[in-house]
Amino acid sequence: MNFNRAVIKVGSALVAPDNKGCSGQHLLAIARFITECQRAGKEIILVSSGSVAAGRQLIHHGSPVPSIPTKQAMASVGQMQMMANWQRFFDVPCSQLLITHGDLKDRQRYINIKNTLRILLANNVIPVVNENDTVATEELKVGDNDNLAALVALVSEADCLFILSDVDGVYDQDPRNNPDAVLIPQIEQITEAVYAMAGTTSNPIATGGMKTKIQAAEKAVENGIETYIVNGTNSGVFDLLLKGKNPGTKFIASQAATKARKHWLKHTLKSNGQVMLDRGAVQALVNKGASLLPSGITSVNGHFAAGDSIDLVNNDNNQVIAKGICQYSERDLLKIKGCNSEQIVDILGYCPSKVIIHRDDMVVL
Ligand SMILES: Nc1ncnc2c1ncn2[C@@H]1O[C@H](COP(=O)(O)OP(=O)(O)O)[C@@H](O)[C@H]1O
Ligand SMILES: N[C@@H](CCC(=O)OP(=O)(O)O)C(=O)O
Repeated sequence: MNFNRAVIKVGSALVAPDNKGCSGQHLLAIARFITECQRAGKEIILVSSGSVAAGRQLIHHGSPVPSIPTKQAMASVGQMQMMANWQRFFDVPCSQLLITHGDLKDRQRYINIKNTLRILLANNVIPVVNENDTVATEELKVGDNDNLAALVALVSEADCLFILSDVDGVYDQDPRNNPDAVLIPQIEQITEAVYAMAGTTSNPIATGGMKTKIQAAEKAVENGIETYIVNGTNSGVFDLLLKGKNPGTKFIASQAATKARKHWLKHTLKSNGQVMLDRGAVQALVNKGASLLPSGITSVNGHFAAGDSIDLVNNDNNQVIAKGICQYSERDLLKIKGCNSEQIVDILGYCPSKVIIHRDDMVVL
């Protein structure tokens, strides 16, 4: 398996098949796959749908298409069932992250999510992400967990995305209505023609169908994240994946994930400020691959919030030596510049991060 960190998205039909609430029928093989990946030193984040499906029978609803608040109530009760269902297949702990599009768009919350995921993975916990359906009305919604999984792959800096569904991959037409549909094993470029093949879903508990999976694949491969759509109802699929084979549809990433990310940091992100660094900090960043600590900062310029990108400037010659996503606002940095990381909490009253810019969020120019 040619990846280090993967996001695995599991569709509702796998978590709660046949409209009968949560089941272990398909999760056992998925959990075994995750455990094997972890044994091989890979890091895994789960994006799991199924809270609405899991809670469907626990909330009274007259119509086959429940109202939004009814679905939100189903999700609320179903989420507990779903998490308990996942946890019973793992010896390592699972953790729950409920997030919305609004959270991912807000820079401060974005780095909070990123920091939390980083620590969970370092502690061998399996993060299980779902949309926060209670608060996610239209303007806050990602809307479907396929696109949410792609955004989670981005924020977690994954290099692979697996979308597990109840279909073998992308067909040239919806296989449910067309017995002659042909499976497409590899997609190198996501064009209009690829979208034209994709239909929606006929499953009342699912969202999106193949179209949202292709949207997710497009977001991922653009950022160097290789993407697979495979059939999670077939346990043989996981044996093939573990052997590095493609049992479904593979979307080719145009470049490596780290390269795409460095490119994004360097060229796309606009810097909103700068910090000046002493000689020791410049050495640590350039020669030792270190994260930036507050002790090496001599002064702070510009107006920026936590989560903004800033330039790192060598005090000796005024040269910009690096760029990165700052964990603190300019106001906070002015108070903690030059101090030791251990003093941050005493000075600010809180310490969201001991480093000012994490190495993974920095590009040395
Ligand atoms: N071109 C296509 N290739 C494969 N599946 C398709 C295609 N167009 C539509 N679909 C439908 O998409 C469904 C999977 O999407 P969905 O029901 O939303 O699954 P999930 O719950 O896993 O997200 C399949 O069961 C299939 O009927
Ligand atoms: N948050 C919802 C996600 C719905 C959804 O996107 O479902 P799916 O199409 O099966 O991935 C739930 O957990 O039911």
